[in-house]
Amino acid sequence: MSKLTSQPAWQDLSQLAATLKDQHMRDWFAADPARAERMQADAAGIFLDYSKNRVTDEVMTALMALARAQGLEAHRDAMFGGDAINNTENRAVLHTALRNFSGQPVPVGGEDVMPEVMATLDKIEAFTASVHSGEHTGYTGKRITDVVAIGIGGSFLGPKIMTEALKPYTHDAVKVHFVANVDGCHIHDVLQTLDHEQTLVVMSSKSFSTQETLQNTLSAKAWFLNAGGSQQDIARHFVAVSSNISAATEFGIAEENIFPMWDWVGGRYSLWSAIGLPISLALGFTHFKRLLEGAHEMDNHFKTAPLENNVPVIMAMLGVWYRNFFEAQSHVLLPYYHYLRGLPAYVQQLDMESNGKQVTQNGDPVDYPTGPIIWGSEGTNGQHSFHQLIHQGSGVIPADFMLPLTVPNQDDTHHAMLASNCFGQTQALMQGKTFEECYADLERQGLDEAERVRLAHHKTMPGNKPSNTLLFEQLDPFTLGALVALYEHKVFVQGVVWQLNSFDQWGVELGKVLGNQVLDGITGKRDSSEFDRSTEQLIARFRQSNAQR
Ligand SMILES: O=P(O)(O)OC[C@H]1O[C@H](O)[C@H](O)[C@@H](O)[C@@H]1O
Repeated sequence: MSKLTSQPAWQDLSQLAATLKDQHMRDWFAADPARAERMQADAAGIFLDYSKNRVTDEVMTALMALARAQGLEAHRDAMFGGDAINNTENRAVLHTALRNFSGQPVPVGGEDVMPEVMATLDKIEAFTASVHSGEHTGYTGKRITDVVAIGIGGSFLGPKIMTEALKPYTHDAVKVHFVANVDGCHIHDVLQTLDHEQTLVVMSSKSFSTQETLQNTLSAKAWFLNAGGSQQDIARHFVAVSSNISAATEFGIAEENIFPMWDWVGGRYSLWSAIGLPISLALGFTHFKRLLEGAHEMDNHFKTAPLENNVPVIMAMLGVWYRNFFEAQSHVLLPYYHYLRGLPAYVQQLDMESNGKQVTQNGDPVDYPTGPIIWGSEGTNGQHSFHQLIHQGSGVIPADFMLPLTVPNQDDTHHAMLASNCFGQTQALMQGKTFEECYADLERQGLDEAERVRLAHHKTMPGNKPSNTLLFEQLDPFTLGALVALYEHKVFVQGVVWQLNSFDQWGVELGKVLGNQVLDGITGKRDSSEFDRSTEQLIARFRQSNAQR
């Protein structure tokens, strides 16, 4: 038995789960009119209603006891304090320092990182202003009108999805295009619409060694040179964000055009660093800073609120409840806001790259399920497709519904329908529809007894399906910052409970290494017989088809 599964609170939760499995939330709501008012919390402008979960007060108490027993508060303080909690890479985990406006120092290895964080923010601000004002021009003196942001993983998803989510705040000086995939269609589609004299390329790679990003940047460089730019003009058109300054300069990026980041910023937490430069270029620095301020407000809440009222902690522990005691394999995110449609993909990287682990920090195999599959898409679209499985599938899929109460340029009719669908879905999931209710409907329709019984079985919805509802006034930059930080801390808490190192990603690293080796096989630099037979034959087929072209 591991430390986690032998905790008294774990044993309590196990027993509670067994008892509660036959109880229905519908009955809890009927018996307890104060349930909804009690099971809610607020943080940084985000309201959480978690009353539609299969929990009682006793369960919540045991969940918080489990979090405490696993040392959550000490781990949280160690993260904020700059301890090297990423113990396989011996690194601090300090994305919170990137949005630290408290004026307090944050030491790493005895040195305060805040001066360089603030200096980099100043550099982002000044560069954004000079591009927007037209002071920074292309090599022919024309204004920069388009930015191509090249990166992948955390160096792409954060900037792209935040920019998309904040569309109503877009600055009209430049249009930002994102390119991630090494599939050449992407970069070629983007570049073919652009004028090289007015295009700025922002190449974002923390390691400066990611194949996709290096290749896409080389293609952009070739495009620029072929279109008439010269080698020395590159300095006006290419900037990089990286923690590997020497590799970036070697690649040909002028040192003054490199925005630094640091090894204590994990890729999936990097949008708050200079990796967020495309966000600043797309929206203006003021909005970028508000995004950081919203995240900082959530950090303060996470640091100081009692666990019982702590929104990230509540959401994390509910996730643990379903993953470990209800065999939930996945967790669905359902933003009811078109511009927020990318959030599930963002949280997918954040959560699955962090907690997709099978050993504890000490290297011992876990004897309990860890990170769930994260998925989802915008409402209401999913209601007409995959929600079926959430309503009537055989497993439990906890859901996070989220909705801005007001939207810019509001069309009241559309927004009321959007909200009604969001709330209606959570209600349907919770209540379900009983066999008797379905039978009565069919009786009213005049069906005979046998048909009523036959069809009622199919129409019955068990309900008792858990969901959280997150509401906020508007999805402005501050609120979005808070929302993303909320999920970061949720994932952190779960990692602590499951005793994982949530900050490395060796599985992903292996993919990078093998991809490069196979490329050598394809290009003939490595003998294909070094690979397994399956891979060898795939390479052979690829080489054969391409040799014939
Ligand atoms: O920024 P880069 O070094 O190019 O890395 C880009 C991405 O690479 C890997 O796949 C990591 O798992 C991600 O966390 C990272 O964001």
